[in-house]
Amino acid sequence: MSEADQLKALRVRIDSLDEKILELISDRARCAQEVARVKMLNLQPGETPVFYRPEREAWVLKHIMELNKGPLDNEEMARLFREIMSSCLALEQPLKVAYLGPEGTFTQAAALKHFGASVQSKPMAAIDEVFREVVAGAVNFGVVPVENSTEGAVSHTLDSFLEHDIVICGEVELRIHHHLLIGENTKSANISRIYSHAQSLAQCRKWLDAHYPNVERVAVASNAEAAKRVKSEWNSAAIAGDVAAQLYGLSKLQEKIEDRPDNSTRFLMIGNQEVPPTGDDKTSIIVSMSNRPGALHELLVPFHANGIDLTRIETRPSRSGKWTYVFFIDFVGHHQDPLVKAVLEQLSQEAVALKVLGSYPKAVL
Ligand SMILES: C=C(O[C@@H]1C=C(C(=O)O)C=C[C@H]1O)C(=O)O
Repeated sequence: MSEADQLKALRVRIDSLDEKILELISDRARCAQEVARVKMLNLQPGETPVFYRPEREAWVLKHIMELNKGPLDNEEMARLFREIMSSCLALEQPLKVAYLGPEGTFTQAAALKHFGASVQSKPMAAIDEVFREVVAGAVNFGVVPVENSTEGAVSHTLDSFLEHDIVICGEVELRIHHHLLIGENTKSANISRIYSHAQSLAQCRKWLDAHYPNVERVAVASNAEAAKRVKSEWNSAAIAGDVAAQLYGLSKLQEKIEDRPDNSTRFLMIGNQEVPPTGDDKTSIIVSMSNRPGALHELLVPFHANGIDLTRIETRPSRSGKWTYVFFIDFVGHHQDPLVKAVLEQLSQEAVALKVLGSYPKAVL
């Protein structure tokens, strides 16, 4: 058979498979509409329907990854299903999600990775504004960065948890690649300023020291903001990611300039909705202990005694007295698990204050 004939035959097969996929996706979408109808039918008076179910979505993605036999890899396949679910959920209820903007930030990329592209996303100018938007009920969820593998905690986010009553509903991790970007009127030899967010400048510190030791580094509100400035400003460069580069039409002078190749950021989904256990969950709590010898030891003993895996512990000033602290602790398990319940009960006896920020499925994607 000639190449043209072979391609023709294969394309006939692809067309017929696409038609089947189309039919199946439409069937699935109709099922989701039916789910919405059932959820509305069984509402108690005064109750609002819960359309978005993160625990169910996590299960669906994991199930697909378990069944997948290739040639597409698990992540790629889950990404496709992520988008199908996002479209199905939008038929039930289009989710409104606030994120740390402006458009083009890594937080926006994290929001899309977690919820899919069918959400209505709303950029906010500051982390605290994302929290306030969720508390006010103007959006269903918010997305904020919480820690970076190179630079550590995002303290604005931790501090906002002290000020707002909010539930953590999910987490997502994003590999962060930074590029040195310039506009069309800038020549590399003439760069006199480099703009970026302070975290991004810190994540590229060694590279900047080696390549632009004498160029002024200017911290701005976000790396998308840096990209926006550089578009209209001569002889300056921005450090930002792919989305911002595309959005503002900048070219890459150098790709992947982050000091650590595994540079990643973890983001949290915040809302008002408690998430039921999936069997593969994490819990975040805030604890404050009285300032006495052995307090930190007492805080950690119940975790060790019950074999609970701590994934993170962070200290912040408590804001209620000088040199007093609160601990942000993440651990594996759900607050409804009997073992976790026992730990939390033990802790609440030792602690001055204890607040469960939320239990949520471990990041799937
Ligand atoms: C269909 C449902 O509603 C939403 C859509 C889902 C989907 O498309 O699979 C999964 C969970 C919910 O976010 C459901 O609750 O099962």
